[in-house]
Amino acid sequence: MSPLIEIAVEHQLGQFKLDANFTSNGRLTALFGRSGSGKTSLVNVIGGLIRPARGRVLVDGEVLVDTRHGVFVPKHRRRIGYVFQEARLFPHLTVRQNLLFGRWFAPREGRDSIAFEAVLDLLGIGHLLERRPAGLSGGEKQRIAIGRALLANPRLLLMDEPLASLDEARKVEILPYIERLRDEIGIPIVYVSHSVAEVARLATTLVVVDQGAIKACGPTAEVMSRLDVAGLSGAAEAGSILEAEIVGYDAEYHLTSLRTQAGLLQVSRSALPFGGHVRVRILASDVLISLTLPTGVSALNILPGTIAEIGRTRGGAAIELVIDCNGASLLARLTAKSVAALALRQGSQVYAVIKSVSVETS
Ligand SMILES: Nc1ncnc2c1ncn2[C@@H]1O[C@H](COP(=O)(O)OP(=O)(O)OP(=O)(O)O)[C@@H](O)[C@H]1O
Repeated sequence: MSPLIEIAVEHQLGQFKLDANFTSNGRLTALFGRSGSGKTSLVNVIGGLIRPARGRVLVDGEVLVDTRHGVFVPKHRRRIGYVFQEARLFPHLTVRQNLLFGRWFAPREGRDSIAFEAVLDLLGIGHLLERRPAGLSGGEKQRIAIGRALLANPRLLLMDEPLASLDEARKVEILPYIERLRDEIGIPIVYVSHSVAEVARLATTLVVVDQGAIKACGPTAEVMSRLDVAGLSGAAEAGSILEAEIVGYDAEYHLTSLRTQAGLLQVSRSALPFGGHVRVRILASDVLISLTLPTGVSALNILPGTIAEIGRTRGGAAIELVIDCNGASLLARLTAKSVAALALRQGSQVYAVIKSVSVETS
């Protein structure tokens, strides 16, 4: 079976060279990278706003671009929906009219494939239909923009930094809707972001873009715990993610137990459904290392593991390490002095002491 998205393109934009090659079968493929790395240019190649000098673009097996054979499907025939940083709604139209504007442009053959009511329900926007954009919050406007894009019946949804113009509270409000979109609608999403937290929570496949090229591509947990990728995300944000199942709840201390491949974890959170699945994020700076099983420490989570890889210092005193905990990778950041004092090397048996675990999604 051909991948959902297949891209191999070369293109020059002024001084900048895009030379990108990746495939993805993810429900939500995140394009992640620093400002100016080429994420928007890639989105524009997929959407048909940039005609690459060389290469191929396939979505769901259909060739959209093949420069060798002179194929270039124009953007209005690609059935690709766009959601931008700003909602770009028509101010003089009501929410209903804005949404129906999307439907108006849906190709005839697929006109009924997403019901209007289903979109309202998915995005929680049914009560806003008669309002005008000026009176809506930033998060509500973005949900309408997503609804409008869905009603045009796209085969792929491109979302370019859709949360970037929202404050923290509005971001938190809209994230569950994007998760539902990812999990329930069956339309693959390509999602541009330079926020590690967003990518950790939403992405099923992570594509790391660096200076116009693809530095890494694969399942999010795997890519995030690579040392070369951790270097790109900045010291404060580097970390790993683990898939977890909720297996218990300690009512006395309001702690939830999570089973992960790396071992059992306890998190201070109560409103999680028993048996449900969540994703947890562990920052590298929240992991300490001990050579012996620590006793008398306040941290609740201690996992045995083996040092798989030791990074290099990045100009400062800190070093990142990958610990293999029963096949799952955990990133830790230590001072170079601690690495030397504990004589850590590849293969050292250690205990990872985790100070804090954040639950990213439910
Ligand atoms: N039409 C153009 N002509 C010249 N240079 C361009 C053109 N379009 C983009 N670039 C350059 O290509 C590089 C990549 O830009 P792009 O917008 O794709 O990056 P990005 O990763 O999306 O960045 P950001 O996160 O800041 O939006 C930048 O250096 C940009 O200045």
